[in-house]
Amino acid sequence: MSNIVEIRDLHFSYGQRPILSGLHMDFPQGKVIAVMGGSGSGKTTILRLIGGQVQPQRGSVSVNGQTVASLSTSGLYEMRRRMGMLFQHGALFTDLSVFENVAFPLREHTDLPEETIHDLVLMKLHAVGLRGAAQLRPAEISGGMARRVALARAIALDPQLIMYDEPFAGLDPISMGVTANLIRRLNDVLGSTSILVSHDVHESFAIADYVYFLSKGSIVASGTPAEMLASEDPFVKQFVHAEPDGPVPFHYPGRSLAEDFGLGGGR
Ligand SMILES: Nc1ncnc2c1ncn2[C@@H]1O[C@H](COP(=O)(O)OP(=O)(O)OP(=O)(O)O)[C@@H](O)[C@H]1O
Repeated sequence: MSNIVEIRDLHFSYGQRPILSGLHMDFPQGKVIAVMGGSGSGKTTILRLIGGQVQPQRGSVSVNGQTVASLSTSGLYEMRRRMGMLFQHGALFTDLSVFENVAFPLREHTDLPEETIHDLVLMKLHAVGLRGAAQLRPAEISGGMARRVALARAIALDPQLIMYDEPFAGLDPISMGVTANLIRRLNDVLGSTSILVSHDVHESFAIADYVYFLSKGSIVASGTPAEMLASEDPFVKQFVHAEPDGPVPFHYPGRSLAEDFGLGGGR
């Protein structure tokens, strides 16, 4: 099975601050791969490295066998054209209709005639169950519907790779389930590969083929959802079972209780 994206011995820092170290990850064709971890663990940074928005200091990211950091500006543009991206809080253009939001990437990246754009947009909206909402404005639809419009927009160009950054954030449980099922279904219908950045265990495990757990910029565990559920790794257990304390401590590091309250032998 070929990998659409490969990450090899990747190290990345923002200035002097190390964010990712020694990452090795595979994203095989046709799969949904979840990248999970707590806030600030570097998940979004991985998506930015794959999209070529930032470059690693060491190691490499390759997409379709091409090293992203070595692409020219036009090569990068060409690569991104084959990627769909659902950004965190996937904002829609508020002054455009639902239809125009989905048409936007088609108008931006293709010279297709208006009738073709019309049909493609309605097909994408149909796929997310919102063909009937085409003429509404973002302010007239619910948060869950807006996320589905953003999804339709992300797949407008039939991307080979779709990256989702926290697609479940802020959704009610029903909309979460609907969004998760759509992510899986669209991946399979389009024959794409999906990378799902999330900290929502339930929804991610329901649709992912493979899961990477990231902590402090390193992969601490990886495997199928079933393997992760059965894992004895303390970090995975804490994350999967939402335990408040474990390898990720509840308390921000600081002075001891005794010191702060002037108890015992403290000053
Ligand atoms: N442009 C930037 N310059 C400097 N530091 C940054 C920049 N972007 C992100 N960081 C820092 O890099 C670390 C990793 O950020 P990243 O957004 O990749 O984490 P994340 O796992 O996606 O977190 P979250 O789930 O909260 O979005 C964080 O500590 C963040 O503060």
